[in-house]
Amino acid sequence: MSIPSLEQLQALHPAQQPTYPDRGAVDAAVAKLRQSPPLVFAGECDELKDKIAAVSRGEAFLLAGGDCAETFAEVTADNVRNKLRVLLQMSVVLTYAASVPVVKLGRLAGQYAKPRSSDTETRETPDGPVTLPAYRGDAVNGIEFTPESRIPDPQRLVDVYNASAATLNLVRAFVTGGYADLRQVHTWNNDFVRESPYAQRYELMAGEIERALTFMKAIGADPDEFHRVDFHSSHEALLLDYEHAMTRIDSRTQLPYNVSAHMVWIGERTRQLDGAHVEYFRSIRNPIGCKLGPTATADDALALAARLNPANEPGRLTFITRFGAQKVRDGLPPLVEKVTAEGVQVAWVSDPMHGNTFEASTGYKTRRFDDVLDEIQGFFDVHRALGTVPGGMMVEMTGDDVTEIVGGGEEIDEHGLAHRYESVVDPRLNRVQSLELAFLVAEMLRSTPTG
Ligand SMILES: O=C[C@H](O)[C@H](O)COP(=O)(O)O
Ligand SMILES: C=C(OP(=O)(O)O)C(=O)O
Repeated sequence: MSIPSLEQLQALHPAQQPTYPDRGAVDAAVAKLRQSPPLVFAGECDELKDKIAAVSRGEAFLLAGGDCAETFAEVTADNVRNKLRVLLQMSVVLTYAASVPVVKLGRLAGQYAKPRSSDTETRETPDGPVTLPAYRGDAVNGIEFTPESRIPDPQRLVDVYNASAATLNLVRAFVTGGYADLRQVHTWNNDFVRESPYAQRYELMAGEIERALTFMKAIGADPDEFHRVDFHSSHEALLLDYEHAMTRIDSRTQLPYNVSAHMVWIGERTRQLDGAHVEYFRSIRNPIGCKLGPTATADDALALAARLNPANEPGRLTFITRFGAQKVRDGLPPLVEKVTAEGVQVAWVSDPMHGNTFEASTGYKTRRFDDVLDEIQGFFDVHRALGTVPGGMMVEMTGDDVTEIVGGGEEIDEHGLAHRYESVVDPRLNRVQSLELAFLVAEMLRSTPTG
């Protein structure tokens, strides 16, 4: 199918778009992006689609992770490496402890735009309350609470492209250039909080892996997979000016692909069946995700699948469910049951973050580690009961020792959040919490084989 024009999409009044003061400046940014080289290749997107098809059959587990919102300031070698390192560690834990291949997907190199509950933000100042446009991610405006900073600036769309290119370039270098070599399994644990029992547990596991690698090498088996990993990028394709400008026709197949990421997903707030986002996503050939929250019905899921994946192609569509720990056990089964009964091909992935956010007594937006864990457990329980496949998880995490989520082995409490709260929108698992989660999910995977 052909790509709808940007004007056609705009005529559908897409939700969650910035109100730019100067449309001419947006058109200039879009024109510049249309000339820019692709960040990913269509063939890589197809490879990821095949891997997600394996996930939906229970032959692999999808681990998606990264920041809630990337920022331009954090495009540094240390920051990208730290994030990648934890994802690699989580992946090794899941693979080794549960004997399942892991498909690795970063929420990175493009995750710069955020949907918001409110268009405005009000803060108390010495002169009384001040209301300004909400921060919508670095792709749109600045986090500083000043009128100038909060004006949407289309030049930021070009900055997203440049920041994504730099990040992806570094990630590609890390994953193919030796950093992701399994023989580095110990090195990834360097400078970890040594007292953490999960870092110690990881260290023991790394020792076992190293012995296994030495044995394999001794018997002459040293496959390429030990030295490099496949890693893919993803983000919420929210800003249609940017996503449309980054859509190209693949020279091999003459089909349209979004070349800003391997996988893109539709958020909970923009998945209206007749909306502009669904219309855009229908036209691209990448593997795509669609969030489903507690208001989604089984009929919504079926209608979305029919529209987004009319050919019922395996690996094309992933439903990323985010019900919240309290609702997942009641809310998810009707969807999975009906979608499965209709023979719809879909990979089911749990987002245990977005249904579990609350404001702490200290004013910080946070989540409880136990709720995150409980939602994933609920997700596994539902699939186990229905005989379907719990295909993976998507988490908001960082490689740094931030304090944004309460609980976990470090027992961060609501007062501890102030120690190092750095997220610009939603709270993320820190390094120790991410590793802890990986060990706990590996146990769930072991007791609920995906296949
Ligand atoms: O990450 C998801 C959303 O962008 C976020 O939860 C919305 O947050 P808000 O309710 O503070 O706008
Ligand atoms: C905004 C997000 O989630 P949701 O659309 O599920 O709220 C997100 O994953 O960044």
